[in-house]
Amino acid sequence: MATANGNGVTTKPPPSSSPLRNSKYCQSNMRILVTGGAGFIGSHLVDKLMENDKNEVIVVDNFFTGSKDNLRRWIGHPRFELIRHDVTETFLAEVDRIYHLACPASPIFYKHNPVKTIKTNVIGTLNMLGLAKRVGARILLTSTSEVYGDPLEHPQTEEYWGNVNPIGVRSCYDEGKRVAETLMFDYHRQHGIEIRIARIFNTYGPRMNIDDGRVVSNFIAQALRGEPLTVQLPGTQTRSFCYVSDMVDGLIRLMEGDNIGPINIGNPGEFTMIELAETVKELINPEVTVKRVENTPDDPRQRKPDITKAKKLLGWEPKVSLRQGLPLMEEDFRQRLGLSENKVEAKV
Ligand SMILES: NC(=O)c1ccc[n+]([C@@H]2O[C@H](COP(=O)([O-])OP(=O)(O)OC[C@H]3O[C@@H](n4cnc5c(N)ncnc54)[C@H](O)[C@@H]3O)[C@@H](O)[C@H]2O)c1
Ligand SMILES: O=c1ccn([C@@H]2O[C@H](COP(=O)(O)OP(=O)(O)O[C@H]3OC[C@@H](O)[C@H](O)[C@H]3O)[C@@H](O)[C@H]2O)c(=O)[nH]1
Repeated sequence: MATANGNGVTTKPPPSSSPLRNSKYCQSNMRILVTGGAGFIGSHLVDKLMENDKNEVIVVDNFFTGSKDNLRRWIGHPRFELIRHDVTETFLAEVDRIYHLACPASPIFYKHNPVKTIKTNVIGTLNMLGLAKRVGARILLTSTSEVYGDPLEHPQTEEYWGNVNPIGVRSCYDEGKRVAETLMFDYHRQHGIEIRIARIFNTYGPRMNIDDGRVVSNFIAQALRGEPLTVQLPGTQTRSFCYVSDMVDGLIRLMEGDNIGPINIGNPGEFTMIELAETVKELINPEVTVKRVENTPDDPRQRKPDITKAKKLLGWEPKVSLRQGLPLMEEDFRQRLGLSENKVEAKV
C-alpha cells in the first residue's frame, strides 16, 4: 500500500530484506555498509558504529583519497570487513543500512579527474540504490552544501534550490551530488526505497589528509611547518566549520530517525578565510605570516547552514566550537608530521 512521507511525497512501501536476514538462525546484528569508509568522515563514522557491538560494519573503498591506516584499529576485528572496491562497479552484499560516502571531497582531488568524479556520484549512487532495492536496505547519501553553489540566499535553508554553474570546474562535484540527490528521490518515489539525504557543510578534524588541499588542513599543516598561511583571494569569502564528531553524530541520527531529508548538517559559526587564518595563527603558531594567493574559479563567496530542521527533526546541534576543534586536529597533525610539542620557527 502507498504511504505519504514527511515531504508530502507518496511512495511505495520499502522492499523487504531477504528471508535469511529474518530467519531465526541469522545473527540479529545490524549489518552496515559504509562506502568511502577509509576516508576522513567515513573512518570516524566506522569508529562510532563499531562502538555498538550489535553492529557489523563492511567498508568498501577504492583508496583514492582514503587509507587503510584510518581503519587499522578495526582490521581483523570479527565484526569488521574492509573491501577494496570501486563504487562505479556493482557490489552485492546482504546489508540493512548503507552509508554512501564514496566520493573525493577536496576540490583538488575531485577536479583531478572530473569525469571519474561524475561517474562516482552518478553511477556509484545508482549502484548503491540498486543494492538498497535488491536487499531492502535503508540508504543515506552524504550530499553537500555545494548543491547550493555560490548561494544567493544566506544562510542556506534546505528549501533553497541553489546557484550552481553547470559547466564550471566544480560542476563535476556540485552537479554530480545534485544528480545523486535526484536519483535518491526517484528511487524513493518509484521503488519505495528508504532514503536519507544529509547536506554536509565544511567538516574538519583528525585524519584529514595532510596535503588534502582543503583550507583547515592546509592552514594547520602550514602553521606547523612554519610556512605562510595561503589565504586565497579575496579572503572575505566565508565558510562554517563543523568538527567531525558532531558530523558523525548528526549522520547517525539522520539514518536512524524518520525524516528522509535533505537536512543540512553543519556548524553555523561563520568565518572569513582571513579570520580562520588569524585563529590558526593565534592558536598554533603566532610566528607565521599570512600570504594572499590566487583563487580558483567559482569559489562560493559565502556559506552558512540554517540548521533549524536538524535541531527540530533530529534533536541535533553541534557541540564543538572552532576554537575547541582546531587544537584536537593540531595534535593529530603534529603526530603524523613527526613534530615535537615545541612550536616551530617561522619560514617566510
Ligand atoms: N568533509 C567535508 O567537508 C564534506 C562536506 C560535504 C560533503 N562531504 C561528503 O562526505 C563524504 C566523505 O567526505 P570526506 O571529507 O571524508 O572525503 P575523503 O576524500 O576523505 O573520503 C572519501 C572516500 O571515498 C573513497 N572513494 C572515492 N571515490 C571512490 C570510488 N569511486 N569508489 C570507492 N571509494 C571511493 C576515497 O578513497 C575516500 O576514502 C563525501 O561524499 C563528500 O562529498 C564532505
Ligand atoms: O589553502 C587554502 C585552501 C582554501 N582556501 C579557501 O578556503 C575556502 C574553503 O575551501 P576548501 O577547499 O576547504 O572547501 P570548499 O568549501 O571550497 O569546498 C568543500 O565544501 C564542501 C564539501 O562538499 C567539500 O568537502 C569541499 O568541496 C575557499 O574559499 C578557498 O578559496 C584558502 O583560502 N586557502
